[in-house]
Amino acid sequence: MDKLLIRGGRPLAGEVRISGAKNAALPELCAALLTDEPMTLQNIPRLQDVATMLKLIRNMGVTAEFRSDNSVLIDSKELHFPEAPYEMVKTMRASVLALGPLLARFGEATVSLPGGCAIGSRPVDQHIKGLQTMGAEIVVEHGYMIAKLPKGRERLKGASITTDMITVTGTENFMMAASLAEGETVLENAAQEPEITDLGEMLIAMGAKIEGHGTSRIRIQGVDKLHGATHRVVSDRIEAGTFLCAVAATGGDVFVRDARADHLGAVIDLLRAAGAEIQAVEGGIRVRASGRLKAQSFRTTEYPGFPTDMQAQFMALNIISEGPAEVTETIFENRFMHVNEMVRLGARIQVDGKVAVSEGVERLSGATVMATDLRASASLVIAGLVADGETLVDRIYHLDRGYEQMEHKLRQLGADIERIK
Ligand SMILES: CC(=O)N[C@H]1[C@@H](OP(=O)(O)OP(=O)(O)OC[C@H]2O[C@@H](n3ccc(=O)[nH]c3=O)[C@H](O)[C@@H]2O)O[C@H](CO)[C@@H](O)[C@@H]1O
Ligand SMILES: C=C(OP(=O)(O)O)C(=O)O
Repeated sequence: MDKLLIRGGRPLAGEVRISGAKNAALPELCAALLTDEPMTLQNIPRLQDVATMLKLIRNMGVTAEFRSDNSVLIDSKELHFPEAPYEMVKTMRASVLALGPLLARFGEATVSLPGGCAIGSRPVDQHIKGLQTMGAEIVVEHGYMIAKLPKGRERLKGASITTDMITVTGTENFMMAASLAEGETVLENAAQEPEITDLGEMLIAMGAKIEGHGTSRIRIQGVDKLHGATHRVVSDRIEAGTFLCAVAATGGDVFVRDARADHLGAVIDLLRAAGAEIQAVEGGIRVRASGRLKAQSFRTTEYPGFPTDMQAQFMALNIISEGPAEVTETIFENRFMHVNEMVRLGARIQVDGKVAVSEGVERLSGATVMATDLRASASLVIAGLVADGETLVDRIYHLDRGYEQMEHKLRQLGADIERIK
């Protein structure tokens, strides 16, 4: 199992380029299944999750060519197996995104239930309920969601869907399904993340009729057929935010190319309040920091609030900043797995339910720590970059799910970090 060995204490300087967003690329690879014409997706990050998604759609009979320029050419004309087997779904929850497109185009889909993961139980009841409202018959048997259209029906039907909570992949499944449904679909309480907007733009380029993506109310007029198109995946705001926090923690001066300040409002506000200098400049964000920053309290909420996917990385900054901070995680019930590992590095943190209270310390001391999930891994890398001595981050297969060449990018900025096989 690969590990990362970090010798902390170096400030970061120079330039780093942000990759395409994992959380846009995954739904968009699924959206390509909505047409029998060739699709080109550009700026696809080389991540383990993308490899898993490509394996999943190839297994359905789709041709997908990953080119050296990070574009993927997809041809799903010959798709003959509209299924997502457990073996592939178990390592990546986002496989549930195959459900909406398969059902909409083929009138049937069999997708394994994803199950929970380290950060929470993560049910998909809203996905099922919403698609049922659109006329699908869905049974859950032997761990699979088996979905089809009733006899005599050829298409899903437009519907008004209001989910019990805001769900990102749920909203994406409904947008994709509704694009090929008969009539109008209105999604209330829709997620507003930039990845939703990006998916909406891709679907529109394919001929879908969508309004309001990026707001809490999305209207979709179904069309008979979608066509091939080329779409560039939006840059990854969570990867960008991770580098901003890393620089704020280590000190230094970095130009984060392709980072979108307009997608990082809540994170940037908090970094500025902590004392980091953040400038939106042409083509990216410049971040500068020196000395000890001030710890910041925050709560995670849906976009445009502070993202749960940045909670662990900001906590890594808090634990070495001055003063106390209270972090409230409102999206997932078990997303503090990094806390105990940070404590092993010398952090002072106490967790009580949804709230983690830290008191900043002046130094962390390197140790072996275990990554438990994707963003926890990133937070431990940040902590390792500031800790005295050597930090060994174990189980970085979690990190590889969602960060493209993180250690290369950090090394380019002057970090002392290496992958140990
Ligand atoms: C591939 C992808 O884009 N993943 C992101 C997506 O995950 P994902 O789309 O899985 O997260 P959701 O927005 O659906 O989850 C929000 C909350 O709703 C609950 N819920 C959701 C659906 C459902 O049917 N029933 C239910 O109870 C979840 O357990 C969670 O507590 O949004 C999360 C919240 O911003 C991010 O952390 C993930 O990185
Ligand atoms: C939780 C995440 O991803 P996923 O929904 O794919 O597990 C994440 O990107 O932080």
